[in-house]
Amino acid sequence: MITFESVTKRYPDGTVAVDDLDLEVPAGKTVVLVGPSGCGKTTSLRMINRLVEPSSGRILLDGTDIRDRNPAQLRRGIGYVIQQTGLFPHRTVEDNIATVPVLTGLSRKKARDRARELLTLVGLDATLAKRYPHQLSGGQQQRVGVARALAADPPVLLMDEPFSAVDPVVRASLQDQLLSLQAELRKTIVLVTHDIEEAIKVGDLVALFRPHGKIAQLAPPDELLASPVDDYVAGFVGFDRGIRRLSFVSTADLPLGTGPVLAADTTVVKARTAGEPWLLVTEDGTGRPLGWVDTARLAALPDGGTLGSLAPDGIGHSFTAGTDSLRAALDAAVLSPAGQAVAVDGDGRVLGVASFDQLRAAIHAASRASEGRASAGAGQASAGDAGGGPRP
Ligand SMILES: Nc1ncnc2c1ncn2[C@@H]1O[C@H](COP(=O)(O)OP(=O)(O)OP(=O)(O)O)[C@@H](O)[C@H]1O
Repeated sequence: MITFESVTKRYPDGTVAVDDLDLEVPAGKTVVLVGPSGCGKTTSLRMINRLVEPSSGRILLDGTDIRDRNPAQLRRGIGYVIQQTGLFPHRTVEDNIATVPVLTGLSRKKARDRARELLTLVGLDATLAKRYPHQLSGGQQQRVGVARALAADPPVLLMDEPFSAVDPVVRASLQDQLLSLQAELRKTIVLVTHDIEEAIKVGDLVALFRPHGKIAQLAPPDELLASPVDDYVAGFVGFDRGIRRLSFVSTADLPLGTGPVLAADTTVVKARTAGEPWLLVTEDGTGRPLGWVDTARLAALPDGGTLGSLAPDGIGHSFTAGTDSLRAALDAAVLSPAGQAVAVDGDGRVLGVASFDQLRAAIHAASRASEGRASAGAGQASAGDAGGGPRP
């Protein structure tokens, strides 16, 4: 755990970059520092590995004041990833990654073996090991930067705008990579970004800074979206936060109807009795969705015909109940010709459908639950709340 206790940083020219900061970064969690340019994010981060020294207050790492630690030794337990990667241009990828393990006494051979393992861990092909940094794309260089920071297996990782130098597609994939790495490694991560979407995606907790180094709100992402403490936070979090926070709400308890779900071998005469405006036709045997049929089309068909003889309308997309979020379910309903979201299980078999009314009820229930959580916590985040939500 990293603890800031009343930490202030005043630079020699009088600039107060961080003002009386109290912050707890729970062990094994990702805390994102986000805010406008110049609000003190980088200064706060660099005080953790003593690249910047506080003017007052103290920072504890697992209960020990970091001033009592030798800076070089402290930094060996703290991986550091920066936007410009900081890779050594004249060293190969594997030697870049192996730098710290060699410094700490590992043989060059073992350190290179470890470097290759780490390349795979960060999603790169081990054949890149012999290349030089300039022979890699920007996204690949960033991944090497992460691999290098992980090389000595530090419990703490500091990341300063680690993904901002790459295009949005690469950036999204680096963020996904970080999430899966973190699910496996459970490092204590402090990540700085100016991008609120990135903060919401990768943070267990988000610390949103005001200008001049004060935290406006510290909360799990869904709470930040649902209950911003003031207009500054609401403005920074941005438009459509109501929809965006549905990414954090599970569909596990969403009620599903099965009335309109009929197999392709259902006869037309039976289908007419369903009393539904739209029918979801499923594949015989597999139970997978084939598409929606407007019931009005049944009038023109012989009684003995089957639903499978009709070319159905597409379903847009389905959602996996319990795995996908309420946002995905809502999107599925919006795209469906029937205005109903098709829920499937992990094998793609239809479990039922959710109407707009059912979705609206679930959204209201989620809002009430989150208001309850926010008022119980009075805006204070707890480590136990953080992380592990549904797939957006
Ligand atoms: N060495 C320095 N000397 C004087 N002022 C500094 C120094 N480093 C940073 N500052 C100032 O401290 C304030 C906070 O800077 P910091 O880099 O921590 O902000 P930031 O939130 O990370 O900004 P950005 O998103 O633009 O990187 C700014 O006003 C900056 O100009």
